[in-house]
Amino acid sequence: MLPAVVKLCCGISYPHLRSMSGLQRTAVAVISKEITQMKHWAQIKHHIGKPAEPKTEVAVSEDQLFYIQHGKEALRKAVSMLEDGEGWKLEIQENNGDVICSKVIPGAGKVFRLEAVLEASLDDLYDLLFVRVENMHEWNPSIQRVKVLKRAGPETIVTHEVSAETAGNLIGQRDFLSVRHSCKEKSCLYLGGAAIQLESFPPQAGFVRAEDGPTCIVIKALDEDTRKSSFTWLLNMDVKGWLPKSIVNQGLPRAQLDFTRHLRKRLSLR
Ligand SMILES: CC(C)CCC[C@@H](C)[C@H]1CC[C@H]2[C@@H]3CC=C4C[C@@H](O)CC[C@]4(C)[C@H]3CC[C@]12C
Repeated sequence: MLPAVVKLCCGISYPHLRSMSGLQRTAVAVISKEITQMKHWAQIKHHIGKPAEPKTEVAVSEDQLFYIQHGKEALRKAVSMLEDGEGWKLEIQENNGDVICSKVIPGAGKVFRLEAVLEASLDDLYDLLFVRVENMHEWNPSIQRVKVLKRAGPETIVTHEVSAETAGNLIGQRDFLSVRHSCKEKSCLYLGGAAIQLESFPPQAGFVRAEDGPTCIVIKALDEDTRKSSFTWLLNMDVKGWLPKSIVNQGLPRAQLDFTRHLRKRLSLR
């Protein structure tokens, strides 16, 4: 716009400029220099300001959006596996009421569903299982380490997890790289997850990297006053490595019972 206006002005003023003399000519020269400088500044501002900001913003949010989408999708798939109540086979029934069932789901293989009732509120469980996920090894000897590698908003994290050498000792130590997504509603909490691959975090020498399929924990408040919650955990894990199926199918529900036992113990300490 500015150059066009300048050109127009020049055109109109050309005959007058030719007949100008002395001071008038100097004044016109100064004004035209000012205009050129203004144009120059506008270009610099445009360069350092606008284009740089959107570029970095887009790069960050695209990356985060990918994890959020991946986590949401995993949670959605896992919850839909739980929603189909048909065809579950009883595996273990504990005296304390904990029940584990299994089901073979096309595409996912054998998955395990643990159902338990915990003496805890949604907030307590959200805090222990999501907010302070890195402290899990302090109360759960099956876990050697959980490290949050990335945060994509308040609900989604990328974690590296290492099980303890003694955990599920039938199966042996594993490490996991997962996206974990949480969704907290008034009386229900969903924790979903699935394995992901990161170039910056390839499988490490000496570790067998297991993969969490779409998996989730659904926690429902049973009673606000007594702080009781129902705890449903869909374990959908490919433990990788060379192991007979019978060993894996014994080890996984065992690991679920151990996890729940340690969680109860931690909750009783409050
Ligand atoms: C059987 C062998 C191979 C593994 C035994 C340990 C298993 C049961 C451990 C290792 C890492 C653990 C996970 C680490 C992190 C989270 C995220 C949290 O928000 C819910 C629990 C959850 C999903 C844990 C569930 C139990 C877990 C999968």
